Amino acid sequence: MNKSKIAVLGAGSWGTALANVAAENGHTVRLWTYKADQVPEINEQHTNQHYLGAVQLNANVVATADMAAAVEGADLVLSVVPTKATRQVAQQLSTYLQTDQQPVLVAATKGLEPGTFKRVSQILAEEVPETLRAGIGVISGPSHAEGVVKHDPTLVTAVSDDLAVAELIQANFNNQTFRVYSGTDVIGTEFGGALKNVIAIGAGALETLGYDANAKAALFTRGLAEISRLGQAFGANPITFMGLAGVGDLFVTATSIHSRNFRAGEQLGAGKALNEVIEDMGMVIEGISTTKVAYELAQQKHVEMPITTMIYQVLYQGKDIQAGIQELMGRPLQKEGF
Ligand SMILES: NC(=O)C1=CN([C@@H]2O[C@H](COP(=O)(O)OP(=O)(O)OC[C@H]3O[C@@H](n4cnc5c(N)ncnc54)[C@H](O)[C@@H]3O)[C@@H](O)[C@H]2O)C=CC1
Ligand SMILES: O=C(CO)COP(=O)(O)O
Repeated sequence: MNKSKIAVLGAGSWGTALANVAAENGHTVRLWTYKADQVPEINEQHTNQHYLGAVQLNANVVATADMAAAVEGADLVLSVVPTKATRQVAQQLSTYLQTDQQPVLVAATKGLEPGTFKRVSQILAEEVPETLRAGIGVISGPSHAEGVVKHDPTLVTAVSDDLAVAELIQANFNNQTFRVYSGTDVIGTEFGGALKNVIAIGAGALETLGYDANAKAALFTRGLAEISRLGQAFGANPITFMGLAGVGDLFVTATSIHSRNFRAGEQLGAGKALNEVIEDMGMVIEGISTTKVAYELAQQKHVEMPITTMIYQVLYQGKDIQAGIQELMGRPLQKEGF
C-alpha cells in the first residue's frame, strides 16, 4: 500500500505502541507529546521507559513536543490521550491543521466524557472543522500496548460511519502481528471499549478477594449483558458486543496484569484508597471516571446495570465490596436477559 504520514497525539503506552506499528509498516510517523522531556529518550534511545520499559521502538518513531510540526501534512491523525484531555487536544489540533488538510481522524482512546457523556469520536467531531467530520474513525479491541510492541498476535477493529474510512485505517495499520478488521458500528465499538474497563475493575477486586473462576465468569457474562444493554439504548448493534470490541476487549482487560483497570481493582479489593490507587498508577485508569458516566447514563436511560451500579457505589460511595457482592447475589430472581 501507499505510505502515509501519520501523526499520533499522546505518547503514553498506547500512543507509542500504535506509532510503533505505523513505523514498522513503513509510514512516516510523528508522535506528539505534551511532555517535552520524553522527546530525547524516544528519538535517541528509541525507548519510552516509563510506559513500555526497555522495549526498543522502531527508529522511525519520531517524537516531538510541537503539535504543529507533528500534524503538518498528516494523512491520518490518531488521538490517544486520556478521555478527559481529548477535547482540549482536539481544540489544539484544529488550530494547527492547514485549511486544505483533510486527514482521517482516529479515536484510539476508550472512555466516555464526564459531564457531557460523549464518546471520544463525538468529542473529536465537535471540536474539529466541519469538513473533517465525515473522516472520523475508531480503532479498538483487545490490545494491550505491552503485547503489541512485543509482537504478540493481536486483533483489533477499525470502524467508521463510512466503511471506506475504516478500511483506510485498516490498510495503514494491519500487519503480520497486528491484524485489523473493519466495520461501521461506531457506537457499539466505543461503548464496548469504554464500558469493559468498569467490569475489569470488578474483576481485579474478585482476584484479590480470592474468588475463583465461577465468580469471574459470572461477572464477565452479566457485565457484558450490561454493556450490551446500555450500548443498545444508544443505537449500538448487539452483535458488536460478541466481537473484538466487546467480549474480546472485556476478556483481555479483565484478565491481564497489563490492564491498569484490572490492577486498580486488585488494589481496591485489598483495601487501598481510591486516590492512592490513582496516584500510584501513574497512567490513566479510564474505568474510574467511566463508571460514573455509565452509572449516570443508566439512570438517565432507565437501563438496568446492577454490577456497574455496585462498582459505582464502591468507588464513589465507600460501599464495602463483599456487601456489594452479597447484594448482587440476593437480587430478585428473574429470567436471564441481555
Ligand atoms: N495502554 C493500552 O494498552 C491501551 C490503552 N488504550 C486507551 O488509550 C488511551 C490512552 O491510554 P494510555 O496510552 O495507556 O495512557 P497513558 O497514561 O499511558 O498515557 C496517556 C498519555 O497522554 C498524555 N496526556 C495526559 N494528559 C494530557 C493532556 N492534558 N494533554 C496532552 N497529553 C496528555 C500523557 O502524558 C501520556 O503520554 C486510554 O483511553 C486507554 O483506555 C486503548 C488500548 C490499549
Ligand atoms: O484497553 C485496553 C486493552 O485493550 C487497555 O486496558 P487498561 O487501560 O485497563 O490497561
